[in-house]
Amino acid sequence: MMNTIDLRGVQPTRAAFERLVPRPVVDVRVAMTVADELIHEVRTRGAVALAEQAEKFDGGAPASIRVPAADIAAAVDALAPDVRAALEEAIVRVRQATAVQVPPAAETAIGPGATIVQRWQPVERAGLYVPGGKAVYPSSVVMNAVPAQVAGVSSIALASPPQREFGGAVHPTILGAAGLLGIDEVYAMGGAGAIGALAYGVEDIGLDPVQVITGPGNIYVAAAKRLVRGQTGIDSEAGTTEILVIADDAADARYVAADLISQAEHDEAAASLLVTDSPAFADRVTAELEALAGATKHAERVRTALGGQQSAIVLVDDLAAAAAFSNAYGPEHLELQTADPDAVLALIQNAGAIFVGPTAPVSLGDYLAGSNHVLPTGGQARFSPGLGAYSFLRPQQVIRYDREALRTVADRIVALSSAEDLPAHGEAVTIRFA
Ligand SMILES: NC(=O)c1ccc[n+]([C@@H]2O[C@H](COP(=O)([O-])OP(=O)(O)OC[C@H]3O[C@@H](n4cnc5c(N)ncnc54)[C@H](O)[C@@H]3O)[C@@H](O)[C@H]2O)c1
Ligand SMILES: N[C@H](CO)Cc1c[nH]c[nH+]1
Ligand SMILES: [Zn+2]
Repeated sequence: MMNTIDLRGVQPTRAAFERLVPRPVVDVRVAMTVADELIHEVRTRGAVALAEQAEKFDGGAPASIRVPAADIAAAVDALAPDVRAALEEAIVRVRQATAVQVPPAAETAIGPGATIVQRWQPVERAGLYVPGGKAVYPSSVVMNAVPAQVAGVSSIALASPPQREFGGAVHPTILGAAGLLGIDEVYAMGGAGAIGALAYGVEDIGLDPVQVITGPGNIYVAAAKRLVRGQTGIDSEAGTTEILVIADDAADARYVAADLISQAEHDEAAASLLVTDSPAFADRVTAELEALAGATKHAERVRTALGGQQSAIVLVDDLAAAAAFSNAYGPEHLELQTADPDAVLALIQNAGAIFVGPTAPVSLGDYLAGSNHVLPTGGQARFSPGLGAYSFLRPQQVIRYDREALRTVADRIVALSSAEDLPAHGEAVTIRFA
């Protein structure tokens, strides 16, 4: 079912693996052309364009793009008790693990009368994207909103695609999750158009632009986030799901197969990779995949994702080579299912989130571990973190020098300002002592 890449005997250098690493089928740059046009339509024609896009992509426009407050309250009341309890538990756990992401202000005494304070300032207004195309993601409401609230963002707008089966309204469980978190500004809009609307605002529905847009989505959402970056901040481009499992002969092939399938379930373009030093284990996983894949609800989507170019079983010489491959790939999710996972963990540099051992599957992190499931894809884990309170915070330095402290560095400032041929800079200091 999955294609095999045999890297045994290949020198485990980053360059060698980067040449051989399969990347997701559709490049985000290809989707940028489409996304650019959709954003342009929303900027120029506002709500009319959003309604047209809803008809075209979501199968129906909402009665009102801004969701009435009463609908959010009703959705909270209508939540199934088990779903409500699970959302509440997720909120508590994510809040707990997110609290450590807000550093206290820190003061550095540079010398007598001279201090620099570093403080962490939240953005005023954030836009949260909650996907809702092939699946709906109430869990992503929690993963977006909790970090924004922990960071201290005072104004939050949430966007999620209109749902055909609910007459173009936002999915009720998404509304219920938003209501549980006290979010009352929700818009029924999806894809690139929604990202454009959050970034630039839409006057005719009273949507003010936001300073940061976060949240996962498909390739068009990721492309749109790349396009509006600069107008707004973004978290990472948390696009089409990826899972990479490093496993050896000691792992349970059934668990590994189930985990590869679980993430393939998101999207035909999802990437599921197994990297192993054991061809015999790879064969066992293949057999389990055959046994399990057909029995899942979204079997066709799963088969397409697993059989796609972006998914593979990668054979390597040893676990050090497996870690080197994974570092070159920079997966969104990395699972370590080996006899000594901590030894492999010590070799890992690049991953959105790392799941250690046989009882920490990615699905745990998707919903309830307490960690955040909005994670970088497309190799961005090599330089971007997952979503967290810090995604809504900016470090700011606050500078205080008294007169004597300024006097001690005045000559140095003059020297540097002369060296840069910017003498007015020096004079702005010396004028204070004339
Ligand atoms: N990386 C992460 O943290 C993370 C987390 C959860 C989900 N995901 C991923 O998010 C994605 C969710 O995708 P989804 O489709 O279910 O929901 P989505 O909300 O991301 O996408 C649906 C929207 O895409 C747009 N769209 C659909 N077809 C289009 C086309 N042909 N041209 C232009 N725009 C189009 C429409 O506007 C539609 O409303 C999946 O790929 C999943 O793997 C990633
Ligand atoms: N695995 C997704 C991140 O790529 C998150 C998610 C939400 N619901 C289920 N899974
Ligand atoms: Zn998932």
